[in-house]
Amino acid sequence: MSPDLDLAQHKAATLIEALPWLARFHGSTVVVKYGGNAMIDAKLQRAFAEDLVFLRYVGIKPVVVHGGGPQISSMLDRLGVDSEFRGGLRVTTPEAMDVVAMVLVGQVGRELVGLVNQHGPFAVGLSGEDARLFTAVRRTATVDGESVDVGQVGDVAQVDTSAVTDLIEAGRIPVISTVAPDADGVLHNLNADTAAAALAAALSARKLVVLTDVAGLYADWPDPDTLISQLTAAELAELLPRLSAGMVPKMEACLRAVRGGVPAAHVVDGRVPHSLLLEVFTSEGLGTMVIPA
Ligand SMILES: Nc1ncnc2c1ncn2[C@@H]1O[C@H](COP(=O)(O)OP(=O)(O)O)[C@@H](O)[C@H]1O
Ligand SMILES: CC(=O)N[C@@H](CCC(=O)OP(=O)(O)O)C(=O)O
Repeated sequence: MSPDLDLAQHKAATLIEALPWLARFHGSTVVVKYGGNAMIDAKLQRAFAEDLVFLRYVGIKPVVVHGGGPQISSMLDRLGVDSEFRGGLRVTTPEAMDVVAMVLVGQVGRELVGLVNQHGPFAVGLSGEDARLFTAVRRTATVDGESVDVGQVGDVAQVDTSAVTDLIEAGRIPVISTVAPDADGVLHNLNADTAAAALAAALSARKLVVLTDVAGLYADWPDPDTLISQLTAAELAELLPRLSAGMVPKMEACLRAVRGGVPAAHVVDGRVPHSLLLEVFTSEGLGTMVIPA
């Protein structure tokens, strides 16, 4: 075979490998938590936007919930507003809340919407306030087994999916920023992993895919030989108390999604270009998968 034909055969094999996954996931909703390096590096950002558009064209319905912790921290620094994390959650004063909302809704969400829409009129940005998508309830953080007040930080008390399903039905890709009012209308800062999990469960999504800046969940971090490729919700629940800060909201989110009826939650490496496509369309999968049992 000539080298050209060889290459063509290789390309065909790659496309054909996707066939069973295309058949399985056609028409399904996939909630993607966008965060980590995939969100900071320009090349990875463009690759992520391409993946979303690819999914949309093959009949999968992506919904994006984005993070932005590093961008919020850098704006708080520039504005001279103090901020610290406790138990993986940002202590959010009313002053910090203004900055969180400004950065997530006005900057990070807009940038992703712009990147996706270079490919067509797909992405529409929403925040938790829009059409009552999320109602927050104030929560505390857990530090050394104690409950600690972290200000205007919320958990998701209620989800009204109608704005998201309207957009999906219109062929759009919802891009969601995670600030939300409580029952009294006071705006709260939601951890994006937590919000993605609540939304995946409320939408009865087929998958939750969480992009981060590490290959997946390590049983014994940072020992590279302890990457976990698959675990059940019960195994994860047992491991959770031993995990350190950054991974806690992420793995709690996977557990919440799976216990909420989502058949699989994945933590994948956002440093790998096209990690979302590779997760959905290849047999090996990527990172760590949490399944119900
Ligand atoms: N058991 C673990 N497995 C993997 N990563 C871990 C673990 N424990 C702590 N980490 C840290 O958690 C980080 C991911 O959390 P975080 O930085 O909050 O992610 P993101 O910005 O994607 O939301 C990893 O880069 C790693 O440094
Ligand atoms: C309560 C809380 O900590 N909220 C997060 C919201 C953004 C987020 O979750 O961003 P990442 O996914 O990039 O970490 C924050 O203020 O940083």
